[in-house]
Amino acid sequence: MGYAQLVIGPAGSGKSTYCSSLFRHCEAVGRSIHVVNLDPAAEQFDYPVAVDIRELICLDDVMEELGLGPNGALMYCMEELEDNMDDWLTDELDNYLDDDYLVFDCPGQIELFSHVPVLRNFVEHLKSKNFNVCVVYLLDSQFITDVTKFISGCMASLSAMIQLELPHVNILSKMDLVTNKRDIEDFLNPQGQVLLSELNQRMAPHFLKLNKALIDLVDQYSMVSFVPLDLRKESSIRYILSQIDNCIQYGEDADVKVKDFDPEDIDD
Ligand SMILES: Nc1nc2c(ncn2[C@@H]2O[C@H](COP(=O)(O)OP(=O)(O)OP(=O)(O)O)[C@@H](O)[C@H]2O)c(=O)[nH]1
Ligand SMILES: [Mg+2]
Repeated sequence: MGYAQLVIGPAGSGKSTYCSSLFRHCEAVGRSIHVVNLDPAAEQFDYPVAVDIRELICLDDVMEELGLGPNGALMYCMEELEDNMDDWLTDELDNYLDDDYLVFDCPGQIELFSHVPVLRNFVEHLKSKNFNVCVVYLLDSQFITDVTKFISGCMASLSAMIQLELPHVNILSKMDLVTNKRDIEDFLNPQGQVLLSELNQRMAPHFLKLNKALIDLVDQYSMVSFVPLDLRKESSIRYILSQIDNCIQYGEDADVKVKDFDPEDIDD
């Protein structure tokens, strides 16, 4: 059994920074993780890149050779990844052993996790290779300045949940930049009634019914809640990692192994 985090979220939400902080944290506590770059447009990395999509295909080449713009070229690259799952990707993943833990740093184009099938097929491939996969969805706390933006962030996260059908951990990133924590508290454990009255105040009266339906979706079904991430604090990274490990049953298998381990079995 392998373990994997699929790190997604809008452009600039802090995915690559999260991956490198997670890598450093794990290194410090003596835990092994491997970060995979799935962004064909990425140029710089603060983490050692275990597998790199740019070895398969590079964005600049596609833009130049096919005359595509950056977003079209990215979609082309991701389709190329999809077409090469059974050869290139399988070969790369074969380098990782049963218990390995991979973290996939994805591009930020929202269509990748809202409606095109590439990531969904990628996830199916990982599952077929016996990986337990979890989505880590990052939303930039800087954009959550009012209820309308929060709802829009929730809907994007929800579309990823529905599209990918995986255990899902939502993170509110860049908490070090939030000066007044009160502003954000409402959104960490959203209270339906509070959000609804704020939303109604902001929107024209003919949206009342829609507002109620949206808030019901977020509130009643508890589908969307966010965990704050402050990269300055080791405890914050540790907490988030424990939540994710829980989702993919990472520690549980290890426990079984420890329990099953019988020192008498070693013959030397
Ligand atoms: N202050 C602060 N800045 C951050 C944090 N995380 C990321 N940033 C900054 O936000 C910008 C975007 O961060 P990235 O990690 O590149 O974001 P990304 O989601 O990988 O971006 P794309 O791959 O382009 O979609 C960079 O300038 C980072 O330095 C954080 O926790 N705190
Ligand atoms: Mg990135």
